[in-house]
Amino acid sequence: MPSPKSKNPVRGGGSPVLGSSNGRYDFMSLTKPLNRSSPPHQRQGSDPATARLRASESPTRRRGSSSSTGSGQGLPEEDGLRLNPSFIRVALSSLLAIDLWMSKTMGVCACEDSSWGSVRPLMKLIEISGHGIPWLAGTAYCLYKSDSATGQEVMLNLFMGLLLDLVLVTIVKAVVRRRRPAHNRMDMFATFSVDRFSFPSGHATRAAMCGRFLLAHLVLAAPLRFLVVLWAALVGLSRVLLGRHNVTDVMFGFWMGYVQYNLIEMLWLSPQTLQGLLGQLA
Ligand SMILES: CC(C)=CCC/C(C)=C/COP(=O)(O)O
Repeated sequence: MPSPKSKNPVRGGGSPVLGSSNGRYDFMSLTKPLNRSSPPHQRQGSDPATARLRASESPTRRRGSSSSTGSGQGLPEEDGLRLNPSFIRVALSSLLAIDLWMSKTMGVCACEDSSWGSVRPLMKLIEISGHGIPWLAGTAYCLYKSDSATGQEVMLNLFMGLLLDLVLVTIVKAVVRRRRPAHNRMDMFATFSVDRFSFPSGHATRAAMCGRFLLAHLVLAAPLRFLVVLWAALVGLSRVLLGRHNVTDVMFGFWMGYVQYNLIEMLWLSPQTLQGLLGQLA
């Protein structure tokens, strides 16, 4: 049995850079923790040859001169730091590519002649059910028609929550300024300036926030509770199927709306508080 050493090309007098157990060459892991029990020259990552391999892997090194790798010196500290950001950048770019690919693939109702074009009218109906205007108008109407203090209190806080949602979504959209998917046909009704931006999905934030609100204050029967959750999920799904948003816009929107409900609970306005506020304004 030939010595493993004789089969492996050894570079720079260090331990073999390539491992070979069954005659197949494969790179020794550069990420394994140092094996303190083995003699220093066999430790991965600490010998000049492995350091050279790691240096040659470094994107910044590939572009630079090879002189530093010729000396077999270990990586200077800052090189290690430069590798981490490039790894993070690669990971984020990959996630973005997956996001765009999934969103494009799922945009099957983006227009009438899309693969699921016949479902588009139903998705548009779901889109309207999650629009800010019907929710604001409906809540204001219920607040006006309510004849109990509790009902008025609940409707008032839902109305304030809807306004809070609009403000926060507008701010985030205006800051992030992510364009909507290229396959989107911007035929939504009653949009305003920042609605040309995609991140986050205002429908998703509203669906999550109102869904939690309804479950906490207005809907008790189990079948109805299930329908509320189903409605919220369909609103989010419709955003991607219609091509209005990328998947990450909707996922972040759900999270943001879920958290917004916590804000509503924290800032809950009782009728007394509101009367006091209105009294001060008068
Ligand atoms: C005009 C009012 C009161 C609300 C705007 C509602 C709207 C068009 C939000 C955008 O939702 P997406 O970000 O999900 O497309």
